[in-house]
Amino acid sequence: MDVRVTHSDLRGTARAPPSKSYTHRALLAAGYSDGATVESPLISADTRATARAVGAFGGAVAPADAEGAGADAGSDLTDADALAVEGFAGRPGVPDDVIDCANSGTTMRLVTAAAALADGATVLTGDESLRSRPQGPLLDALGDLGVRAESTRANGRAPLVVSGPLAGGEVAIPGDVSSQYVTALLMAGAVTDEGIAVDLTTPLKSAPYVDITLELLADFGVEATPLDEAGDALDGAAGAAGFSVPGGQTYAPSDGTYAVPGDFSSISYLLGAGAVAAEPGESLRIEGARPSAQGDAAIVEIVDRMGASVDWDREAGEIGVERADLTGVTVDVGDTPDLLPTIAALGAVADGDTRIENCEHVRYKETDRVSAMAEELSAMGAETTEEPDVLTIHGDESSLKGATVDGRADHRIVMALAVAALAAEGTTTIRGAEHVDVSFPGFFDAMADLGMDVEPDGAIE
Ligand SMILES: O=C(O)C1=C[C@@H](OP(=O)(O)O)[C@@H](O)[C@H](O)C1
Ligand SMILES: C=C(OP(=O)(O)O)C(=O)O
Repeated sequence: MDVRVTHSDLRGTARAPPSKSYTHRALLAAGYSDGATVESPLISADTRATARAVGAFGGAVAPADAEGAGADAGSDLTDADALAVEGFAGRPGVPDDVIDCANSGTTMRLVTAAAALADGATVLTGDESLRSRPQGPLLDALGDLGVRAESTRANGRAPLVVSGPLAGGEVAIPGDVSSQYVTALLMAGAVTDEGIAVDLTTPLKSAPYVDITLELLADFGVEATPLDEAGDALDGAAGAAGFSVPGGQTYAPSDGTYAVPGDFSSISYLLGAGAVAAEPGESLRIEGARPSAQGDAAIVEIVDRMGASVDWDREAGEIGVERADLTGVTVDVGDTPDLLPTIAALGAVADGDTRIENCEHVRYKETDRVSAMAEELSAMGAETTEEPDVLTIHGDESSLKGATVDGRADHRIVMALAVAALAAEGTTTIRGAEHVDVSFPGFFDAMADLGMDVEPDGAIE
């Protein structure tokens, strides 16, 4: 469905939704355990897909206050302050049915490696977007580890068939397609007999997402180590030449619970909206912004560098942002691919060039987000230059005009275009607004509460 967003001023306080990346990992880690409670989870279309997979392997996910979790509870989870996860104790069962990962790349990658542990075949599929995304390097790595892992169409894309069991071993994989392959191998490797040693054949992109994994694994009592060229331990995933995870480990969070922090990719839209549309002289406030391993917290520094006045109280987890005349900046998104749509939208409002570098891997997401932002912002009157690895927005707020734009069935494109629409002259119609359900289901409600003039063209889920 479409929404119509009209140039408006914002005021007040918004709360960041819980982190999608941490929620996926926490649900699966709880699945690998004997059972655990996940507090303040993100319940969205993508995390429901991971909950369904935990159910398919013989675990169960249900609101913590509900009686009798059903094995397929993941499909109809609605809001809950906490989820009770029954685990499958490190040994996924063979699913009764195909696992539908819907739109979620994280689910497909993490669940493919989990499926390799089962003593039988698992079939994974997803929506049209997910069935176009690259899975080949992970399938090859699992194949090298002795698992049958195939694309049904032999094109490195889902549907996938994976038949375990996986004992562990040493494997090489590229680091420049998706960090999710490494996360998947580390999470599954911990419960193999032999453990897994991962050797990166190219430098790792999106490295902070592996740091999120390492942080969460440590919180579940699981050890995994980034390694340098010489095989010595590093502090974090940045610059790692490989990783090692010993086998035979047990997932168990201390006191049986794990609490999910707020989501900085989602915060980027709230912060961006404040930077371009907060009522002059007022500060827009964002709660739920406690520091964690999320690389996307870089949005605070980027918005500040563009000229907005930003104040982050890390201990309170609160950010205040005031609107300003923004200027273009150069940003390397090698570590922070999900910020590209937000930065591009801000670049269209800023004065001068915003150069978004090192962005080739941003083309492998729900859609090719480099082209999508270049084309949709152009439709709103912005000048853009697209190169394989660089997107430049030649910004000029006065040239941004309301238009009909396509959210490309991609949650981040929809939300970034909504930020641009706030600053554009007139009204912008955004197609496919319902896709925010993937990571920030209450996005348009939160924006309307802040004063965004937004009219749904039909009900927003
Ligand atoms: O592991 C994760 O939670 C994610 C890793 C990143 O993907 P890539 O590693 O494929 O770049 C990111 O874009 C995605 O939204 C979430
Ligand atoms: C790319 C994303 O997620 P995933 O890879 O899980 O589909 C995203 O949320 O922007």
